Amino acid sequence: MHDDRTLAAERRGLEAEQHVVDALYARLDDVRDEAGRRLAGIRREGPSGSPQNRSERDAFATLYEDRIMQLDAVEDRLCFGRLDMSDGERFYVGRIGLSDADHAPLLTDWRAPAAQAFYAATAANPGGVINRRHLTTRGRTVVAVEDDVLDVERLHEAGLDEGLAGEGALLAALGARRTGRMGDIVATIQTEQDEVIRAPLTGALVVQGGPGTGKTAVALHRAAFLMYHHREQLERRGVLMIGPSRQFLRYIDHVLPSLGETGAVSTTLAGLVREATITGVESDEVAALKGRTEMATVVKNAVRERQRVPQADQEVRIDGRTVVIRRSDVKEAQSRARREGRPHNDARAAFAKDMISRLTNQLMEQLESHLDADDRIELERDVRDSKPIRVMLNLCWLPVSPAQLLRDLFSKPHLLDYAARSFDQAERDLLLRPASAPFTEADIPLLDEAAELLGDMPGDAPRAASSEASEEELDYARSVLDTFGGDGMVSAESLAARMKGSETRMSVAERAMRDRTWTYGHVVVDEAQELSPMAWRMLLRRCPTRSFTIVGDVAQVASAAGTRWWPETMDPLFGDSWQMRELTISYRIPAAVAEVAQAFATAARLPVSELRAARELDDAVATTAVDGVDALMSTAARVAAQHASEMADGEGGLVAVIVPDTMAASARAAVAASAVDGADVEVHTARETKGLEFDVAVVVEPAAIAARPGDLYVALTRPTRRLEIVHAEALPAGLA
Ligand SMILES: Nc1ncnc2c1ncn2[C@@H]1O[C@H](COP(=O)(O)OP(=O)(O)OP(=O)(O)O)[C@@H](O)[C@H]1O
Repeated sequence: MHDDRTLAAERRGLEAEQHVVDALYARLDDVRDEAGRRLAGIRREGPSGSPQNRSERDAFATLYEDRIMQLDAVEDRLCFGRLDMSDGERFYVGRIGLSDADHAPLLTDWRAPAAQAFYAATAANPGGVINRRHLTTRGRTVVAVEDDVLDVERLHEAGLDEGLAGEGALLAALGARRTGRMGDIVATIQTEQDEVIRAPLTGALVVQGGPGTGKTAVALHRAAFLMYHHREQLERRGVLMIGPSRQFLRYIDHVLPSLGETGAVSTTLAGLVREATITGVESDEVAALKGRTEMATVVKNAVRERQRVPQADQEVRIDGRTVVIRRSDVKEAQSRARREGRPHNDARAAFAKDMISRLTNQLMEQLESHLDADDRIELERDVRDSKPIRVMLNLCWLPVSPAQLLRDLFSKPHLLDYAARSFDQAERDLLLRPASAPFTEADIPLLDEAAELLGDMPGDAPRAASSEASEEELDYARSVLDTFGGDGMVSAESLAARMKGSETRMSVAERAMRDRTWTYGHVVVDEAQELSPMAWRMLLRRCPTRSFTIVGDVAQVASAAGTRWWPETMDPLFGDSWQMRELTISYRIPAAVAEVAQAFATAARLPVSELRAARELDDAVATTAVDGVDALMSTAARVAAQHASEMADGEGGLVAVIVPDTMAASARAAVAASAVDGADVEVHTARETKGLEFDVAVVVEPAAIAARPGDLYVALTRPTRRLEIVHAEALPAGLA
């Protein structure tokens, strides 16, 4: 109950916070203006001066541009918390750290050790905090404050108990309408999540949790946390974030910038493989087979098959003389070339050189003994230019692209018999497909494995030069900083990296994406239960230090080659250096939805985790049975349109119709037919909704989606407010 006095006190509290927030934004503006002025100054100087001067200026310009981008990205909800400590200290927590012109701290970065208490303190374990205050801002205006008192007596003693407020920052955040883009949770990170976010960088951390427990959110916040605490290391090597689909990446793409980080590479597995256009689909059986680790040997054998020895010695005429391409010479030259350990396409040059030398020797032996070095060079050139010899050398060591290697492997039975000899005939028959067949998801790790063994094709663009600055370059960058001053915005490492040639002036993200052999400082994998053992090999290659954050839910697995039990996948990859944490509270789904989803998952024997919902909502689940398939889509579309139009009249929100794969087209038609102006309804197959969320999810014909139980579990757990089930067939066990 509020009386007038407490209302007035609350208003004063709000006003006081508004002053603080105004000062913070003023400082943000100053810092941004200063960076803008410096950038303008550099640009005014134009492209004059020595190449070295220009290079320095370019490097500074990019760094100021990055800094301005970072400052722009933290504008929304710059400050969201305040901590009152028992020693009388008070500080504000926000997206980035800010200090005043005299370096006195104004705002503490949420990732700094001092801010941890904001997330970790509890009444039982206050850690020196007497009150934690959440600030809600809209634009630059403070619209609400909410106090979380951890030590009432101390608070009273300190005279801070006037104007306390409490609305439930978490519940307010959870109740917000969905926009189709993920928001950050930096203001309301919960203790079990905070422990994951701040776990050490080394080794692999697996985070298992049911739907909506914040795995994606936590993974992104952890990436931002690690980049802040291990800036030097991770700025140079970058952080790789792997998501399940482009749509998912769009959904999360502004979370990291809003947390003050712009340096991560977000992509899908397919995005890591240059040549892959994935349009094909294949059966679960084939996908499972292609995901097996033994496929690495199959690809290796296929590459080895390109190093052939002719059936018999071959004679070739050069300028009226005969040389013999001997099987024994070919074998020896191949062994030597292989011993160098270079990829197939690169090693071809060593093989060819060796063979040309052997054939030149044969010519020398046939000619007079007084021939000198110059004559030898000429003879060598004759051998190299001989067309029949070139053809023979190519046949013995054929350069090949990863895509061509796989096309041949899967379309030529004799090749499969040779390369996949450890598989049985039925398995090899499964792998066989026409040479013109498009690539599939399961081909991606195989293409990458092939690229690793083959290397670049002759004539490929050279790789990006090493990004690591040498000590000398670092020293130079430090001296440049000493002379010109970097205002703390620029580190010597990043300046040195940027001053290396034009190629390396690109951001780490750009350089990493251009270079297939780039190794990252840390890799974050979302929906990690979907990855096959071959896909894991692909990621491990990209992070030899094996520093991984792996988030997923084995109960949601859809891929036949995915993980159903973490130790089975992780032990072979990480040995003792992985650990698992569990998240157990769902911040997305209301309690009634969680109950329905868990009942289904248990009946379908999915390996579900413990799951409690953070919120109870009335009327969160509704089921509509219809007569016959014809009525199915029209009913689903009508139910969806009704919700969409109600929401369009209110605060807005997202409605999705989630259907079995075979019904996507008819669902789109039905939704278009019953569309209401200004009220959008999305149509997705269950698989497409992985990782996404909507205010209302209309799940159509669960029995058909449940052909893959993990898919239905995903579909049922997408809504933040209401689950509508529309069905003609009998409901699957657990839902009935
Ligand atoms: N501490 C929190 N405060 C506010 N919102 C949160 C918190 N944790 C999670 N959420 C919200 O809960 C929703 C679900 O989070 P997220 O998508 O990260 O879950 P998930 O575990 O990855 O789910 P799924 O397994 O279904 O992909 C998101 O809207 C997220 O912003």
